[in-house]
This record gives sequence, C-alpha cells and structure tokens, in this order.
Amino acid sequence: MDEEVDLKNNDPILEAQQLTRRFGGLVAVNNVSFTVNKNEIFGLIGPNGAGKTTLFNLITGLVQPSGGKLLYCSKEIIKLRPHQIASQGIARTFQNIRLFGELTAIENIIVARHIHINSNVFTGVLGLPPAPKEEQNNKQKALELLNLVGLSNRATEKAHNLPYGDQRRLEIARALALEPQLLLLDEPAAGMNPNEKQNLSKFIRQITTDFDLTTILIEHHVPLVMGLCDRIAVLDFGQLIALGQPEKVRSDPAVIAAYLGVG
Ligand SMILES: Nc1ncnc2c1ncn2[C@@H]1O[C@H](COP(=O)(O)OP(=O)(O)OP(=O)(O)O)[C@@H](O)[C@H]1O
Repeated sequence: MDEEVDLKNNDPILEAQQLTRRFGGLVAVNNVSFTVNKNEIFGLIGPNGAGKTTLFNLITGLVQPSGGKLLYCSKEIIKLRPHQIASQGIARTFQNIRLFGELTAIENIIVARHIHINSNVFTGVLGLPPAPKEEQNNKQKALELLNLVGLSNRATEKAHNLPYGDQRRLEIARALALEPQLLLLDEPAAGMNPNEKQNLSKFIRQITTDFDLTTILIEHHVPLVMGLCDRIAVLDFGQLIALGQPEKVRSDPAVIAAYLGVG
C-alpha cells in the first residue's frame, strides 16, 4: 500500500466536502458533505436512484466529480485513477457481482493479491514462474481469506458455479486481499436469505475489528443497517437528508417520508 497513514481510532479517514456529480441535467450527488471516522461501520441508505452507487463510484475513482472535494486520510483523491485509489487502501464490492466467473474461488483472490503486490497478474493465474515463494505465500493468504468467509471447501470451484450468497462472500474476500483500510460494500446482503443476512451482519462486524477496517455499506435491508452501523447517512435525490446514529435517523421525519415509509 502506498504511503499508508497511521490513523487512530475515530480520526477522520474519509471526508466528502460539497461533493457533486451531474449527469447532464440530473444531479446524482448534490452538494454532499460528511466525514467517516476510522473503524466506523457507516451505512449509506436511500431510495432507488438516490445517488448511493454514484457516491461509491466517486470514492473509488470510477466517476469524476462535477464539484467538491474528497479527502482520504486528509489527502485529496479526486485526481487519482481507480487503481491508484485501490493501492492507497480503498477496496470495494459491487452491487452486480464482478468476479472472474471462469476462474476458481482461490484464483479470484490470488489475482487480487497480485494487483496488491504489483506483480504480473498472468504469471500467477497461469501458474508460470517466477517467484515460487511469493506464489506459495499468496496461495496461503488466499486460503486463509477463503477460510475466513467460510469458503475453504469451495476453493477450486469456478466462481460462476457458486451460489449467490457464496459469490458475495467471495467478493468480500477478494476485496480484503487488497489489504484495505477502507472497505466499501455495495448491497452485500442482496439475494441472501434472512439467516445469511444475520450471519453477514456478524461477519462485517468481525472483519471490521479483525482487519482494523473502516467499512461503508450501501444496503436496502433496513433492519440490517440499523442493527449494524455506528452511523447512517441518508441520501434522497442526490442530497444528504440525514446523518447520525441509527435511532436518530430512524425517527427523522424526512427519512420516514423519503425512505422508511416507502414500501
Ligand atoms: N453513468 C450515468 N449516466 C447517467 N445517469 C446516471 C449514471 N449513473 C447514475 N445515473 C443516474 O444517477 C442517479 C443516481 O443513481 P445511483 O445508481 O447512484 O443511485 P442508487 O442510490 O445507487 O440507486 P439504487 O439503489 O437503485 O442502486 C439515478 O437517477 C441514475 O439513473
């Protein structure tokens, strides 16, 4: 990881300042300001089209802002490309799972570790030399991550053959292979049954502690968000309409009107 900054618990790790993104006449993210502190589990909720994924895309450099600032560990990251942002310690999963379907579970993680250590991706995937020790080390780490997400017995299964919930867990393992400081999870519970959602909640808490992470998650499943997150930001039509602890957000009339009251 490049120039990792040693933050203490509760130091600001991510600061959005009047962040704005327009798509033509549509303001997908409108003048949004908030701070996420180290080791927080921070929820991002809001109705469909509220701008949540666009905000993740801004943080990970997939989309450029129309205005505003974004500081990671107090440094502006707006001008950085996605791979540079990843190497600074920000990893994510996607709403629509983006695994390499034809690769096995373990290969998906090894590829990510190669990116992390700046090695040649193809040597690792194709099993080519050199660096057998590094390969062995990567394989060992990948197995540990698979074990952590409960997939050690599916290591040689092609990713597209795994059940949906397992694919979501594999995506998280792959993000962790980048050894991030900040982990962004886009709808990690989508497609999971109630039992899996319950387990996922515990799992997110566990990895946030064990890996000394800060976690931001977008999630439509409100009970999960309310039970898991330290603080929650609510977007509606691109604007931040509420920010605070779950109890405060839950009873906020603007939130009830915009989101919780829906459906
Ligand atoms: N590349 C794009 N070009 C044009 N419009 C876009 C683009 N990306 C997002 N939008 C629009 O920006 C708005 C916010 O979209 P976004 O996907 O960020 O919302 P969201 O809160 O993540 O929604 P959902 O919960 O449905 O995933 C929507 O109106 C969407 O159609």
